[in-house]
Amino acid sequence: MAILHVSELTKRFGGLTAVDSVSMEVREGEIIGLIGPNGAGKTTFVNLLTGILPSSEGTIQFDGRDITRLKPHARCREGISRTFQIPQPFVGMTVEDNVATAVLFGHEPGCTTVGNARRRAQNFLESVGLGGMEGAPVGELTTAGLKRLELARCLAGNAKLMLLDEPLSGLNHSELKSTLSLIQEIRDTGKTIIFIEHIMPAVMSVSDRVVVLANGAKLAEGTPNDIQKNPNVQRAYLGDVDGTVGRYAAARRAPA
Ligand SMILES: Nc1ncnc2c1ncn2[C@@H]1O[C@H](COP(=O)(O)OP(=O)(O)OP(=O)(O)O)[C@@H](O)[C@H]1O
Repeated sequence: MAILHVSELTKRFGGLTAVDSVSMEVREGEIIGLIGPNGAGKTTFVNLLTGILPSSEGTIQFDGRDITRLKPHARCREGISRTFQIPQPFVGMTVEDNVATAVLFGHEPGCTTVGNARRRAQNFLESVGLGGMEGAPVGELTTAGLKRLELARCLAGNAKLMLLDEPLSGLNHSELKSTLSLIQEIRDTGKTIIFIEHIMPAVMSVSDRVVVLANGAKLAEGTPNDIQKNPNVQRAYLGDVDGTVGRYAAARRAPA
């Protein structure tokens, strides 16, 4: 069953169309890899889904409801949460209180007091591998720790759909492997995940389907295997082998 149905979603910034009539469906429990060259419109697309940016055109249906005009906090309460490419913790707070805040805001069932929100936060921290760090100030976390904290806060919002913006950037090889396993474990608990990432082997290894954006528009959609063989996708990233370059690459080519 589709939990997310996006129809002809468009975002214009003045004369620039950052997201250009993108339509897609996401089924419950899927991991969707959202890829595309720099500037393709991936983050803008996620910002439209969360409501941080209003769309210029198009509709978004989530869990059977039209949420196109809902504010970000209302979409969060509906079960859409996200992580940020550059982690955005509350810097003056402990690791546990960062997550407890999300527990309270997300109306986790049975968590109406600070005390039980903290206890629930401990469970989320445990589940992302940050058990034992509850009392630490967030400033003590490494990059990998901050990325895991983002995941814990995302989970704590009572999320059904998690939008992960480059959760692997800045991680070393072993951190990357363990974070990928964690993302799969999270999906196995019933969450639906849209996952923006530039590290291709990682996206291809965990995604059920991959959606490719280029110049704001949807260029391709399919299984990881199909996408890797798709000549239009290869051209969008690399240009043509005869020396001419793809539309995207041409636009980005440095002037002579
Ligand atoms: N607030 C904004 N105002 C004007 N232009 C914007 C704004 N946000 C994004 N853009 C432009 O929209 C286009 C898409 O940007 P976006 O950040 O969504 O791409 P992306 O695919 O996420 O790129 P990256 O992989 O580099 O993060 C870019 O040309 C960008 O400069």
